[in-house]
Amino acid sequence: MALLASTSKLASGARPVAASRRTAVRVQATSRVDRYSKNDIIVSPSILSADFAKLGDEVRAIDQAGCEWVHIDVMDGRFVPNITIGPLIVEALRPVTDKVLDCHLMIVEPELRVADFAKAGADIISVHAEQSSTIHLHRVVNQVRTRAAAAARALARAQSQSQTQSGYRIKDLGVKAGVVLNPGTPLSTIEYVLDQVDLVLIMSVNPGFGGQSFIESQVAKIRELKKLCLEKGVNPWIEVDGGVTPANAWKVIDAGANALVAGSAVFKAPSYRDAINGIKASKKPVAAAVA
Ligand SMILES: O=C(CO)[C@H](O)[C@H](O)COP(=O)(O)O
Ligand SMILES: [Co+2]
Repeated sequence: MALLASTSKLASGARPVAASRRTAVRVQATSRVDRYSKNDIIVSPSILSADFAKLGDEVRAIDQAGCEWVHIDVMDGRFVPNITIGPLIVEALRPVTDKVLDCHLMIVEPELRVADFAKAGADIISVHAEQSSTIHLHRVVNQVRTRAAAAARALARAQSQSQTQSGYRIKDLGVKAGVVLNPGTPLSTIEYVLDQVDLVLIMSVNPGFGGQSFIESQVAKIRELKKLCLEKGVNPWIEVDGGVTPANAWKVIDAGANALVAGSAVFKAPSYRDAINGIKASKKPVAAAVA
């Protein structure tokens, strides 16, 4: 870990984007995502349920409460009915946390935005598989992977030329590519990109809003996905998003998921730490003894 962006400008009220442009940022040898083992359970709180009036504080709070990733729901009012976050917010949050910024793009034509999110500091960029989002799924997935490869080459060049000093900026090193399936979209849609992605995100609600109820039928889809990955000899992260709580997380963990998004279950809980730990430790309830 070489250089670290100053966050003091944030506290003094200066614009964080401008501040981070002037300052060298952390240059990493590997992706932030690679710090984590796929044998562990990752919790990625969705900031959609955070208090947007104090977003930086909310992200610091979940970071300190022990989350591994920060889930950022990007909605354009076209692919889904809601409009939320763009790359400027991702860029503003980048100096606030060193945790993985897990960007879920619920937008039309994500291919036009991948570069912006990568530049803003996203660690994972996940795009929807449905054709109402992108016509060229394979192409956009590879667009994300190409950025990662280009950034790795740039880092190698920078290191050989001792350019990792102030002013040299590599933010998109090791961007991981994810693909997302809506509850009604079959697994077969991603069969031919499964060997190209680092992460598959199974939606357990219809996308667009936080606080919805978990759709039980998606547990079987996660189990089927895990089986397909084993058959194909690939091992992407299996992430689940929507209605996940400490009470039901065990179902998706048991089915093979290792990254769990939780919005309302974390941000509406009295203790973020207890909610995150509760999701990780979620267990099937023991059946009550019959007298
Ligand atoms: O992508 C999403 C909605 O489209 C959100 O990530 C998801 O809904 C998380 O919120 P909650 O845990 O409250 O369901
Ligand atoms: Co999401």
